[in-house]
Amino acid sequence: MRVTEGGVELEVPGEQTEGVEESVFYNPRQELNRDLTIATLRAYREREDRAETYLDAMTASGVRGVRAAADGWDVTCCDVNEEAVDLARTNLERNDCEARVEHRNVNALMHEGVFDVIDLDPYGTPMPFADAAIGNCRDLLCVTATDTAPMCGAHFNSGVRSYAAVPQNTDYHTEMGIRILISALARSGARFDVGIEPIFTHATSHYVRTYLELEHKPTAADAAIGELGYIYHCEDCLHRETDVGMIANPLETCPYCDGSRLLTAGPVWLGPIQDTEFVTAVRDEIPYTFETAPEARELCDTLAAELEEPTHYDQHKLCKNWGLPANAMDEFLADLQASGFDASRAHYGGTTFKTDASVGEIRAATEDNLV
Ligand SMILES: C[S@@+](CC[C@H](N)C(=O)[O-])C[C@H]1O[C@@H](n2cnc3c(N)ncnc32)[C@H](O)[C@@H]1O
Ligand SMILES: [Zn+2]
Repeated sequence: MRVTEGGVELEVPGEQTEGVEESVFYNPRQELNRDLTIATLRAYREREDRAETYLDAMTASGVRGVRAAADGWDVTCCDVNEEAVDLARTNLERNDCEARVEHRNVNALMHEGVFDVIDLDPYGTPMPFADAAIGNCRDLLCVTATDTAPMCGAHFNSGVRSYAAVPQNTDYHTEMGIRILISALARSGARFDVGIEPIFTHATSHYVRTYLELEHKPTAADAAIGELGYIYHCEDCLHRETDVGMIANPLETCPYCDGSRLLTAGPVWLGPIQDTEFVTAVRDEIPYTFETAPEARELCDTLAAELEEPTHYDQHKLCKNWGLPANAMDEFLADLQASGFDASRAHYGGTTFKTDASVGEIRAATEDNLV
């Protein structure tokens, strides 16, 4: 079947069933991810004009490589699957795009040479590729992780194995996934004296995507390790607090409800997950010709306004816990702000928000209007 995406045309084996394309080599549900990747590459090149080479490390149909090559990047596409490699070659030709195409295990390829930008887009966890990628990427590492259940703590042992950290299943599970993933990448980087700085990160229920700017310097690696720490979370009242450092000091009882059902997660990344100015630049690089433009732009707007707090709340879950009805989000956030707290919506869902207020402070600031 034939697919058009971001101005390029692809041939992918598979069929359209009820209007939905189905192919092992092309996932239409990842179009938002790819549109944002192209916008990020554009914004990044505006900022760092030395960035030229792009490795589409797991190319499948070649779609990322084709789109990047059409944008002027010096592209290498790689896949371990022979059929994928043939398909990528065909799709590059179809669009008159030039790129190197490698039929390799990309870990071996990455150890042989340096790329300015590396894009890891595997099935499941990216961690088996993290060391080779961080050691051999000069500027920007783009990472997708689709193993949301392990990262969020829902498949606990798998999460511990992949990320060498303790994830916990909380009401902010997708953000737990983001912070577990970035923590593991920061620790991979540190082994090579490379510091990471997340400049753009987003999550959906199906995957996490983060873009890390790398700095090859021991002090930068130290700075990244300095952003790691622990989250202590009360399962009864949803109170949470964080502690920077590599040694955990778990709470024994909850300071808000006195309960003892406390979870400790970590080491997680507690630092910023966006560079707000960069997110705005990405937004401005999304043309309306991209199929997902309205959604992608709205996502960037929400991300740019999202507070830097390490966890978010879900208004409906808090209100349910308090036995009170939820009111409109704007009114709820306005009440928090009127009480002197910072508050913003969050991109994790329509009822999610961030604030510097504690659970007790949130309730005191909002409950008069929860009727
Ligand atoms: C999720 S797909 C990639 C999708 C593609 N990037 C896109 O945007 O449509 C994952 C691809 O990784 C490839 N892959 C898995 N292990 C690999 C390895 N060690 N080296 C290179 N490619 C690998 C698979 O063959 C598969 O084509
Ligand atoms: Zn509590």
